[in-house]
Amino acid sequence: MHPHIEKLYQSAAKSERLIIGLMSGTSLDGLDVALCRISGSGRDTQVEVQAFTTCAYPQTVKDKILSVFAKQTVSLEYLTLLNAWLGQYHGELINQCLKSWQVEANDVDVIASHGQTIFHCPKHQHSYRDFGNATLQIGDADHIAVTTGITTVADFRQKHIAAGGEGAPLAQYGDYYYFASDTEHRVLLNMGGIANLTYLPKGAGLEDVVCSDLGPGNTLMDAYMRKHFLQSYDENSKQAKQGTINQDLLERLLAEPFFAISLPKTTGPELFNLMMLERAQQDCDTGQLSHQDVMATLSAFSANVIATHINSLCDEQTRVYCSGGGVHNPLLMQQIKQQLAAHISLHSSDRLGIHPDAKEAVLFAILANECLAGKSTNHKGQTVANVTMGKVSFAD
Ligand SMILES: Nc1ncnc2c1ncn2[C@@H]1O[C@H](COP(=O)(O)OP(=O)(O)OP(=O)(O)O)[C@@H](O)[C@H]1O
Ligand SMILES: CC(=O)N[C@H]1[C@@H]2OC[C@@H](O2)[C@@H](O)[C@@H]1O[C@H](C)C(=O)O
Repeated sequence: MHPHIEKLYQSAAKSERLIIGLMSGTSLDGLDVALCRISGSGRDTQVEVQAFTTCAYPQTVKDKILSVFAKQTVSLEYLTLLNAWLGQYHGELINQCLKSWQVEANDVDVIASHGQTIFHCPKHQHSYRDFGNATLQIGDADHIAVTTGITTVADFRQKHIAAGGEGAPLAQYGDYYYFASDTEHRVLLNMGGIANLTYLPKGAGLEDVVCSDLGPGNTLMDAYMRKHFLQSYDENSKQAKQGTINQDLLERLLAEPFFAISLPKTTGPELFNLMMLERAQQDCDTGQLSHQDVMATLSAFSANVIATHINSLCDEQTRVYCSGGGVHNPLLMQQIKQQLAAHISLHSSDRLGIHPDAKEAVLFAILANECLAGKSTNHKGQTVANVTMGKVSFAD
């Protein structure tokens, strides 16, 4: 047996594994790195997050990714180079984390790498009749494995598509394994660039779980801030709080056909971008609004989409556990709270043991754990069967 396969086999057979989960999301703020001790699998999964860091991307890195991110046309040469470079860069960031955490690479069983989504293309979002769902994440995993010396499991989304899904949200699996409850109805709400939720009715099986993207979380607000304020995001809602919600623009944004598609569905900044906003402003003649009014309206737009979906799913007492950078946006949180029905309460995912900033990185650690140690099951989820996701890259 090849020593790498033997080591992987031993990791899979252990009672607990040390897994580094990585997430670099659509907000392009940085690489989230979560060192997780995981035991069990499936509904028996136990996770202890031993360390968590967001390695903030310097502007030069953001610019590299932004030059290809969600673009219809890019230089293939640049994309090819970026794929390799980003893998190596992520590997170097992990090495820095290991050093500061004083953890030996040899003690880590595997890295679970999401990679950087550069284009997400569900069928409902493109017009090529011959093609189905597709999504592309870059940051090559062989480069991560070679740079760190740690076996890396990556590219989780392709199997989900091959098995009939849209490649997202994969939160369905981690949320069900880790957060499902027999005593309360729960919603796990993540507000990153895109907002998504997992609805876990009390005592649910995987087939009862509803998991879907909802629409924009922060992506439109971030893009608007980048363009008009030269800032990555609206820190503590400073700009949006000074504006007034414009009802005409809000209604026009809510008329986007994506919202007429039933759950589950996925989306991204390929749809929710500044071009969409410009079209909406033209259609309802609100092009002269102040930047603050636009920001207030975009925040209300995200909040309305989020709260409306939660209200329509949850007709009994339900707790919503929030994660993602949106939890740090006070106006967004206040607007959501105001619109939720009285029987629905908002909490941080911290209450269930996972820090809101770490949740998605932990999700990929859980998926890698399933890839190694999960039992084969035949549950049917909303979109696809519970498939084993991830591809394995060895260090040498
Ligand atoms: N103090 C703050 N005030 C306002 N907004 C904030 C604050 N901190 C973070 N955010 C928002 O959170 C975003 C980052 O969220 P997060 O890291 O969850 O996104 P992501 O994981 O990249 O996205 P996705 O989950 O869609 O892939 C920032 O771009 C910003 O919009
Ligand atoms: C294609 C892609 O990268 N999608 C992300 C994105 O960020 C949030 C939302 O859109 C979600 O569908 C997904 O990530 C999470 C981790 C998921 O798959 O559950």
